[in-house]
Amino acid sequence: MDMDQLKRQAAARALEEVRDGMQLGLGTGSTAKHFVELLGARVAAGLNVIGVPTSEATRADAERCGVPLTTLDEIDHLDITVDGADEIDPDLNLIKGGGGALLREKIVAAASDRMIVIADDTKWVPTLGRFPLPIEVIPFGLGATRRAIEKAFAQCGVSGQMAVRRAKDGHVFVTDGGHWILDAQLGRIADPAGLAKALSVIPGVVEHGLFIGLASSAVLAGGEGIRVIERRKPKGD
Ligand SMILES: O=C(CO)[C@H](O)[C@H](O)COP(=O)(O)O
Repeated sequence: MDMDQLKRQAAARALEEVRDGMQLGLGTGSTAKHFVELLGARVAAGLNVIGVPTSEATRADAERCGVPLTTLDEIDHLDITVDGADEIDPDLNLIKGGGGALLREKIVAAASDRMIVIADDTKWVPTLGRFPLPIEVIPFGLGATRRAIEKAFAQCGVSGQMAVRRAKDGHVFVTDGGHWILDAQLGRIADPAGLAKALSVIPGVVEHGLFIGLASSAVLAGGEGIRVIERRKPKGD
């Protein structure tokens, strides 16, 4: 079975958790796109749900698939967010942002009662850090922000190359919020919660791709079937 089929299987398993009347966060990326497509088919068959997209790309997908949309200004909470991830560790801490939507993804996940992460099982890692950590930054004063990030890395016992993300055409990648992304090749993040805290207080850092204590469960699809892993600690811990 190819990777795309595995992603679709994980999305289909998450869809089983969706009930009529739910308010849903809609993630970004190739796996989340499968979820939006499958959800659209259920909506066409009569399911009544409403979604908040985590990116302009997902908004376009949801509109194409006929999923009704709203915003976090119009509703006060979400029942479930279903989103992909770039890495998932055994505590269900995540690296996200490979698709550049980490800021809206984190806002939407934090507003949700539950976050279900869907992925093929190559995303499961013993320790986060093999995937470059995305850090969304304001372009103004980038040199100062970079130096502060490097200092935070040193304090947290990590180091590695950091580069401004570029789009395929070579131009700087600009997020939906108009910001830039630094991708940091850290290799191994021994204390993701500590690093998340250290990055969050740096002026110029808008958000980072460490999702700590946000995921409630992970649905991992692999050659041997689907594994659902529930988070042991309560949300937010
Ligand atoms: O965080 C993300 C986008 O910002 C995605 O969820 C993450 O990159 C996984 O994407 P894919 O499902 O395509 O592997």
